[in-house]
Amino acid sequence: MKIAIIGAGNLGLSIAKGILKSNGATKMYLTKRNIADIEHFEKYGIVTVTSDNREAVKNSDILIFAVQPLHIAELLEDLKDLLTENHVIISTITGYSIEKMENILGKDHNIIRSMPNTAISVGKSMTCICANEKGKKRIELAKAIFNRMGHSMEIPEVQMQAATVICASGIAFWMRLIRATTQGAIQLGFDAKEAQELAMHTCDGAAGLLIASGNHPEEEIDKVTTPMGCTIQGLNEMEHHGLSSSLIQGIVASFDKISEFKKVNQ
Ligand SMILES: NC(=O)C1=CN([C@@H]2O[C@H](COP(=O)(O)OP(=O)(O)OC[C@H]3O[C@@H](n4cnc5c(N)ncnc54)[C@H](OP(=O)(O)O)[C@@H]3O)[C@@H](O)[C@H]2O)C=CC1
Ligand SMILES: O=C(O)[C@@H]1CCC=N1
Repeated sequence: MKIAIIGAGNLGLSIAKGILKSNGATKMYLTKRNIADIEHFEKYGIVTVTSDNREAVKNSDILIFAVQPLHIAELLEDLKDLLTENHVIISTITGYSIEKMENILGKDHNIIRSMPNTAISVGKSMTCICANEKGKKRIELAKAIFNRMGHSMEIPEVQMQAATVICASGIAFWMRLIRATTQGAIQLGFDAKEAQELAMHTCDGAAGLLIASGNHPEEEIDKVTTPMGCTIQGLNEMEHHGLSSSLIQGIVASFDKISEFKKVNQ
């Protein structure tokens, strides 16, 4: 598969790393305007780094757009004469609807809208996707691409903003929880490195338990909470201080913000 990542910034490079890790491409173009900081990717023989988006498009089958929302319209206008019905066009752009892409490109292109997260670099992204009418025939291919780098879910486009908050912003939310756990572990006597190791692997284990078992979190909590024990004591104290409530309120605040972007973009 020949893949171009147009806009190799934070997310684009995370995707590139995920593709390299999973041997997901035979050839890969990485583009941005200033390429000095990503030229070292050429050490992987299959990668070409260039600021020439047109060259990348001409030589690739799968095009992953990962520029900031303010750049996408102009970019699509610049490239639309090169885009064919054979290209699979995958957008990661927050708040940029399929309709807006079709307004520029027309309806005869395979357009997939996706929402990965930066854990794609280590093959662990939760990626939500949807497609335009034409792109529905290629959605299995898009899913296969993202499944090599984590887990994917097809969702209605109307849920894309919510998916952005839970999955993409979610990486930051979980990081903060891991950091807080680390700080707690330091207070209990572990050094900083040990504390982070304990926090992140316990987090990984908790998610792993749910993924493997399909259980509800509370079922796993019941197995840990000895009556009158230390776990329930800590958990209840956290809830008295609003742990669940503050997470839910943060998620809703994030969604309110992304909904504002949407109004501005419309
Ligand atoms: N970061 C994240 O976790 C997630 C981001 N997203 C979405 O993905 C997109 C990218 O986000 P993110 O990676 O954080 O942003 P970045 O700003 O880190 O990356 C965007 C890149 O696009 C490049 N760029 C700008 N204009 C062009 C152009 N005309 N041609 C080629 N490249 C160009 C920029 O480099 P240069 O200036 O050198 O051209 C920059 O490196 C956004 O739309 C964001 O909403 C979605 C999910 C998660
Ligand atoms: O914070 C943001 O607005 C973007 C969307 C998802 C990740 N970064």
